Amino acid sequence: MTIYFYKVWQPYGCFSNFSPHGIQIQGTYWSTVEHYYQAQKFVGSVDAVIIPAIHAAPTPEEAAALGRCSTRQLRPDWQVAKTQVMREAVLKKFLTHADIREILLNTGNEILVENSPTDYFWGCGAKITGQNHLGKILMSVREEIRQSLLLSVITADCASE
Ligand SMILES: Nc1nc(O)c(N)c(N[C@@H]2O[C@H](COP(=O)(O)O)[C@@H](O)[C@H]2O)n1
Repeated sequence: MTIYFYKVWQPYGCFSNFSPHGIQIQGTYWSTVEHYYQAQKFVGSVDAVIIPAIHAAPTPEEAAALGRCSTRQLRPDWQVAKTQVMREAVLKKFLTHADIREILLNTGNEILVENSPTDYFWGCGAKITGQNHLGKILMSVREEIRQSLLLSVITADCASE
């Protein structure tokens, strides 16, 4: 059964980048993955002055609105870099917060889909034909965490023999 998620208050809302789960990356604390992701759009760009405002935005919706302003210049490599930026932040989120890590692991091998009606890159879009990159990242993070947990069990078993 495919698991669809989108808004924070809906089922599996903790999979949304807007969920209130902070992350620390390179010494800086970000209140949500969305804050971090939106700020990374401007690293090294002429509009990097906006980064502190995105960082301080009171809500992820406000961080997203600042990052989506079409008159600002994105970093030149953004289209290439954005998927890796997102994966790093999503992995950090689920490594940091044990409660939502359990929810992610408990989805087993189900397909995860961001059910955004408008986003055909990160989500599936209204026609369900989108690329679902956020869902794919979550499934790959789930697998990475599962493998590292398995490895730590095997290592502990070997150490106790
Ligand atoms: N508008 C909106 N509301 C939400 O609750 C969402 N989860 C999303 N999706 C997220 O928007 C981000 C993409 O932003 P850009 O279009 O690249 O600026 C990404 O985090 C999606 O997961 N959107």
